[in-house]
Amino acid sequence: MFQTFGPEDFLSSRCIWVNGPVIVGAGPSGLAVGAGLKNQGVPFIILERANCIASLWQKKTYNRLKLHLPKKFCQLPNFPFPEDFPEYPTKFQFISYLESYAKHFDINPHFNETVQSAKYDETFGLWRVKTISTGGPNAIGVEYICRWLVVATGENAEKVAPEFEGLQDFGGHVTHACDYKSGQSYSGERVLVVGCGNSGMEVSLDLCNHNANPSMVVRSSVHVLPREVFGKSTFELAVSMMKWLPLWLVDKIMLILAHLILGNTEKYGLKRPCMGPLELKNTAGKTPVLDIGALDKIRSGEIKIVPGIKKFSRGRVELVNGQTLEVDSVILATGYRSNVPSWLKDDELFSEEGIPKKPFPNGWKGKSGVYAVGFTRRGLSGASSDAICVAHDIAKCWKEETKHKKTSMDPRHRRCISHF
Ligand SMILES: Cc1cc2nc3c(=O)[nH]c(=O)nc-3n(C[C@H](O)[C@H](O)[C@H](O)COP(=O)(O)OP(=O)(O)OC[C@H]3O[C@@H](n4cnc5c(N)ncnc54)[C@H](O)[C@@H]3O)c2cc1C
Ligand SMILES: NC(=O)C1=CN([C@@H]2O[C@H](COP(=O)(O)OP(=O)(O)OC[C@H]3O[C@@H](n4cnc5c(N)ncnc54)[C@H](OP(=O)(O)O)[C@@H]3O)[C@@H](O)[C@H]2O)C=CC1
Ligand SMILES: O=C(O)C(=O)Cc1c[nH]c2ccccc12
Repeated sequence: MFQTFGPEDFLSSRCIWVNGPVIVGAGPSGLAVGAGLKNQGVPFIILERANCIASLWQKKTYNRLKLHLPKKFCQLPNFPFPEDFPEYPTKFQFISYLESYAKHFDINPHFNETVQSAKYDETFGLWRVKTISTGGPNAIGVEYICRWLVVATGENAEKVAPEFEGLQDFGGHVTHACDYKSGQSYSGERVLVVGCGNSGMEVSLDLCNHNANPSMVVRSSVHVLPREVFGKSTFELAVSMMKWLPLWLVDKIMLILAHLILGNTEKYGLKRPCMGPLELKNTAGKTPVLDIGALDKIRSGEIKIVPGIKKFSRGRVELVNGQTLEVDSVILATGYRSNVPSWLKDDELFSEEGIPKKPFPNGWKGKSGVYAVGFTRRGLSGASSDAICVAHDIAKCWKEETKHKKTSMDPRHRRCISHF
């Protein structure tokens, strides 16, 4: 059962009433909702565990990263990219755009505040959001009370680092792709890159460009598509075709084009999944690789493809086919996961994996004033689409309830101390 709370809880010095929604996360999704609310005159606060906006982009990505979808699919609502941005902006350009976005809409998140729990109190019809400060020497807890809660913590909130037998005895440097900046410090090393998603492919490519020797683990299968087909973005082409053709047919066409342009990638050890690339993205959330040069390095043998890992030992890895490799370092490009189940007390909107149960475009709204933004498995364009719906819906309710409150003084509003 939900724990209830009385007036004494609201009166505690760490309890803050928010007149409007609390948004959790100051990434592109949280900023886009904030911008939409600003435009409609709705007050809100954003709570962010890091000390900056867009921490995924600022702190957990490598230097050579560029957006791999054309810019028109990556800009947030109501504020276009600068005209001089290239078709595929660099991560530094994207971060600078997000900084301008926050400035333009005058969005000022509360930094270094990690949300530890959020619970709905049915008696009062309010959300109770507890945070812990992460910046200073002392951990200070604050509790926010609000009518609406926007979950914008992302599909990539925590790294996935699987356990491997013997890894503790390996002795070399082991890191996750989220801590990899460049291949410079790996020059001359034999590096095992575990995972062949976009991170594994691009880290392997970057390692080659810094004279390291990567071996990339492909334990199952992967769809590799060219980033462009005859000079036009593959993604854009797929989006255009989806307007007229069923998904399975677009997938078939994608695979024929990929075969024409890239050849048979299976002969390099890159087995293709049975399901088509878009269907797999939609059903399992597995993003196809959009190739920006790794495939050439695989063809030339500069990136070696190896099968799954059996176990590690000192300076070595044993693979499932019995082969043993000597390696100096390991980079886990094994992906990310949502952290929503660790803090949101909800069994309606989100699944156990921390993504909305209802598929796109119906996963943005829950009961009791909870919303999800940026969990559509559709990257930045999905985040924008959610953000527009959420900001509009909250503004509508906020205006109605604020008007109503002025006349009726709902008891739940009277019980709280307003700090805003
Ligand atoms: C390497 C990489 C490249 C990508 N490239 C593209 C691309 O080119 N195009 C595209 O469309 N998509 C891309 N994506 C997908 C990416 O998820 C989106 O671009 C975008 O960052 C999603 O925004 P978001 O705000 O939903 O999540 P995030 O950017 O992850 O932001 C969530 C924020 O919530 C904060 N947070 C998490 N938990 C808490 C908590 N408990 N309390 C307080 N704050 C919390 C985090 O610190 C973070 O700042 C890429 C992803 C990765 C990992
Ligand atoms: N330029 C860009 O825009 C970039 C975008 N991204 C995006 O970021 C998101 C995350 O991508 P990414 O970090 O690549 O994560 P992904 O989840 O896409 O890929 C994880 C990879 O790790 C493998 N893996 C997981 N566990 C193990 C294990 N125990 N042993 C061996 N292999 C394992 C998976 O294999 P299996 O399939 O068998 O489970 C898969 O190949 C994606 O949406 C991606 O598109 C990432 C980098 C660059
Ligand atoms: O790069 C990512 O993580 C994305 O989610 C972008 C994206 C959304 N839909 C896609 C379909 C194919 C390739 C990339 C994406």
